[in-house]
Amino acid sequence: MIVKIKNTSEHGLPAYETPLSAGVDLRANSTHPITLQPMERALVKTGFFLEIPAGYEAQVRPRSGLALKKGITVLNSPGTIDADYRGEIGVILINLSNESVTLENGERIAQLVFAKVEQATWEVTSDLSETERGAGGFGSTGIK
Ligand SMILES: O=c1ccn([C@H]2C[C@H](O)[C@@H](COP(=O)(O)OP(=O)(O)OP(=O)(O)O)O2)c(=O)[nH]1
Repeated sequence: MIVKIKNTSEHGLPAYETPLSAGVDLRANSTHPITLQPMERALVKTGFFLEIPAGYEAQVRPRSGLALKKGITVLNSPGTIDADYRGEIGVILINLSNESVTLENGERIAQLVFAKVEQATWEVTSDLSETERGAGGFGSTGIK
């Protein structure tokens, strides 16, 4: 899939780190280090602008290493980048640890995964089909 990208960052293009990686890592593009106190959140800019083909979205997802080692995650995970969005890709990070965490310029803070999406056309009805599950949810099948 070809995706047009405008790179205003001081870093290279996001790259797939292994041949079958699902996501490309996004780097913080900031003139100064960003320090997040416990439970503090921030919008971190990337310097990238995309033109995603119709029928696709991009999802901003956390990096597991950053989550495990530093307690940093993507607050609105997965963030949704719409195909018609032409603004700068931003990453909303939150520090869920008990310590302040500093992220350096160029640090890999999240990953971007492209996915196909469908738009729904509503068919309004008062009569939905019956299923075995019915209205059961939220743990209705038990926890073990
Ligand atoms: O993590 C994110 C989430 C969103 N966006 C950008 C791209 C997306 O297309 C746009 C709008 O996102 P969303 O629909 O989640 O935000 P909203 O709060 O519903 O705002 P809007 O009213 O602008 O749709 O913001 C990002 O850069 N990073």
